[in-house]
Amino acid sequence: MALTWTKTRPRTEIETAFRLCRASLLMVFGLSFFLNLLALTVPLYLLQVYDHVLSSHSIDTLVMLTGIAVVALAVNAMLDGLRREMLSRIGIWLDDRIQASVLTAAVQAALRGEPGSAAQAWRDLNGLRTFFSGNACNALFDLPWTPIFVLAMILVHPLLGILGLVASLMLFGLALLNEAVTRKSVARASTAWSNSQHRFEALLRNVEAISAMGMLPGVARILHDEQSEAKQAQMSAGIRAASIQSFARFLRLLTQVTVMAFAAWLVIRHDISPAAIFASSILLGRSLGPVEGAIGTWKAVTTVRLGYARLQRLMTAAPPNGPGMWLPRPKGELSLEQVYYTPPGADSSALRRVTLDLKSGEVLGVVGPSGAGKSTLGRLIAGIITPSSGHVRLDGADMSVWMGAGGHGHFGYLPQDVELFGGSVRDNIARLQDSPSEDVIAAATLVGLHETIMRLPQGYDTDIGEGGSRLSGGQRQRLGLARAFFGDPRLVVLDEPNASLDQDGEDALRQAILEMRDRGATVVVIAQRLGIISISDKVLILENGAINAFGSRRDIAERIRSGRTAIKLKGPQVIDGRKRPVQDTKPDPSLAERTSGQMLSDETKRAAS
Ligand SMILES: Nc1ncnc2c1ncn2[C@@H]1O[C@H](COP(=O)(O)OP(=O)(O)OP(=O)(O)O)[C@@H](O)[C@H]1O
Repeated sequence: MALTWTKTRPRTEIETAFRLCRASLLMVFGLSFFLNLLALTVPLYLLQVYDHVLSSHSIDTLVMLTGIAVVALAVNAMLDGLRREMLSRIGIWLDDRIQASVLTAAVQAALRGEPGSAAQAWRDLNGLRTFFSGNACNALFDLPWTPIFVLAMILVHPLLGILGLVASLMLFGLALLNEAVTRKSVARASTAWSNSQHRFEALLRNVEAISAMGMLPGVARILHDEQSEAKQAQMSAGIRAASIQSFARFLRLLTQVTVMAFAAWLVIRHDISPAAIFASSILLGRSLGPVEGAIGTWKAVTTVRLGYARLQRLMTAAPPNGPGMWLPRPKGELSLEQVYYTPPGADSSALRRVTLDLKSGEVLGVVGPSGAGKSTLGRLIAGIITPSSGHVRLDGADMSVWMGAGGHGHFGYLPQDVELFGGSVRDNIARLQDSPSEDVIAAATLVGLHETIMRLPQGYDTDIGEGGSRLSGGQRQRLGLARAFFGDPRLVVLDEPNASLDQDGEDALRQAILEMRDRGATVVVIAQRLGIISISDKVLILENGAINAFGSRRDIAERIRSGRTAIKLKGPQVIDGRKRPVQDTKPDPSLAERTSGQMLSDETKRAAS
């Protein structure tokens, strides 16, 4: 017998969560049956009073019937409250259950270059939770039980029941029609609103440039243009839904009049009691209400369904990695083998055929012109992105293995934009984890930040504001450095760590890197300002995404000096450490063009001082 293997997609967390709350949803469904059954109380009471009290004039019967009706209505109200609470709890439980996975999937999406989808995921999660506590969800559970009222009408008189049934079916048809004709517009409006929201958030991050350079009218125009599509789609969906809703309302009232007319005719023929006119009118209202309401609440249902589909897509693209096996602390031997990287959606590779090795305790300086691929290389080494082909290995294991095993504590990374979080200094250094104070202070001391922090109003507990807005550029960078060095990592990637540092800061950084090297950590320093490279053991020159030169610092300095590399870096004596970065050379125009030029102008400034 031939064995065939079919590869099934693992269930996403959102699918699992919905499966797990199936039993609770079934309970709500069952509860809704009793709720709708108890909604028969008033019409039944009406019929009973007319048939048994008015004819017998029995006060006892009236009291008894009223007592039963009051109890039934009280139970009804209790069950209604219970249903609302259950649905709210299910919404909150779902949110709790999938929040971490949504966050992971959103971060993955942002890393894939889809920040809009990432931001939308958070809103969709919120939408899912609030849907369960809203009226639309309650109405949805009433919908399947409308036949109870049609059945009750049939019991009053078959003709009235048939009328109710036909009207219910017609209204249900209208609800489906409403969904069909508005679905596309609602989806288009939802996507356009989310894009516009994302654009607005992105613009808010640049308020200083907007305010200083009078860019507000331009910003307003961009937002207006982005929103116009959303508004059009929303209007088109709104107009169609409004026409259908108006027709549905007319149909309901028409049916109500027709049913009452027929009931009156049946009373005249002595087929039913006069109370049946009112009872059937109430029953008809109860049977048509949820169906008509569905037309109004369909937009909420469509929106939450679209949100579910988006979350499902995002989670399928970022399947959760189960907690990998614990791995011992790495030695820090780094190797890149034939690494290529093409950014998502880009036509050409940002990195090509990068192969290099670093022993533990070595410092690598990465230099090269702007756009050469230095930051991309840093992100690959830090395990943030994965190579399109080739391997980045630490101690022989792929970076994804370390990340899967929760090995983030072994790594430190300082991004080019420092990326701090609103919260205390302590939280930021400790990577938002509960860690011993000594470790936090050790990291701050290592980068020479401890004294500065102690001078802040609440020391390590000072709130630095969103993105570290209450700190200076240099303080932010040093805080980012302390975070990168926190926990004594084995591999540290620093992307332009000295870009905002003054001379003292740069000296402290140099000392910190040397200290980390002495502890056996492997450090990769990306730099535009070459001064920091003078402490590296090896130097990599990147140009146009490929290796221009790689070797020991002295070897590279020698090659530059003798003109054996195609790239002409100014000041090999800075690289080989024979000269401190403070030097009196004039900037080399060829390098100034190829790099941002900042390195040389800074060094020249220092030379002048
Ligand atoms: N997400 C992306 N999508 C498209 N292209 C990208 C993306 N990220 C990087 N690139 C491209 O890859 C190349 C390398 O970028 P990278 O940021 O690594 O350069 P760099 O050497 O760090 O430059 P700089 O010194 O100016 O920071 C650039 O041409 C850039 O346009």
